[in-house]
Amino acid sequence: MATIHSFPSKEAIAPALFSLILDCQKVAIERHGRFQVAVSGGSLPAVLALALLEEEAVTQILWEKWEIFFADERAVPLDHEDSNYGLLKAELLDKLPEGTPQPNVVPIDTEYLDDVQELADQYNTALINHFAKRDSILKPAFDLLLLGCGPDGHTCSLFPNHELLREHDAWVAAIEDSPKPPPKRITLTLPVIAHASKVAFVATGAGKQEILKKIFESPEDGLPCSLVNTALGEKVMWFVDHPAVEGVSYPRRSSL
Ligand SMILES: O=C1O[C@H](COP(=O)(O)O)[C@@H](O)[C@H](O)[C@H]1O
Repeated sequence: MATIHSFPSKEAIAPALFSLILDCQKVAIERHGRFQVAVSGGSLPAVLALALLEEEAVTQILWEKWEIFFADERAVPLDHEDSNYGLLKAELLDKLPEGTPQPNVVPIDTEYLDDVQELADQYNTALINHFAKRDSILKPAFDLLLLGCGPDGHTCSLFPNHELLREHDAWVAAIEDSPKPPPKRITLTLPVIAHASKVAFVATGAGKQEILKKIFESPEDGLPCSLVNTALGEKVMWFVDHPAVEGVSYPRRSSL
């Protein structure tokens, strides 16, 4: 069963999220010498920055061992205001103190922006190069997925009732009709998400309250976030602030 960890504010979420990240980093590096993470866009990078730009974090995070992928990405140039890469760069990567070893960040190949299927295929190839070729595995196993949850219950670019929820084969899929703009995107698929070692969702603000009620109280409706909870059970941790879960009938913890 997924767990909800609720804190008074975004700022109060940060130390708990940092602690989880540190644990996952340790396990991953001991296991295979690197830390392979995928991150969402939206409101997630700002909270991630609160967790990872603290002085304590800067000394304990082994950035040179990190490989950062995108859980979903919009088919736009990397410096476009809609780019999830651009957002992570602005919120976090550009703010790392001078001299910090750089993580290996894997953005989309913008040469293929005009053909979103090719863009997804190229990102798939990037995953093959970073996971399958090195570990001889059949599916990428991220050490940690850091995901957001949209007000409609979408996560990555997997939207409610969309046919991509039934994608069984591709690791990375193209979407050309995203209900949230921009319409053209790529996304990790449910089988890859379900293969991760750990998933951390971050959802904050009263605007997420209604959808969190649906996700946790009516999992049978199959909202994308509920599907992740169901597929991964206790490997899924939700980091939320109190306003986001007020009135949600589900056990909560106030620490890790
Ligand atoms: O479009 C997207 O939205 C979701 C949710 O964003 P949020 O601002 O409500 O947190 C995000 O997780 C995803 O990466 C992004 O492409």
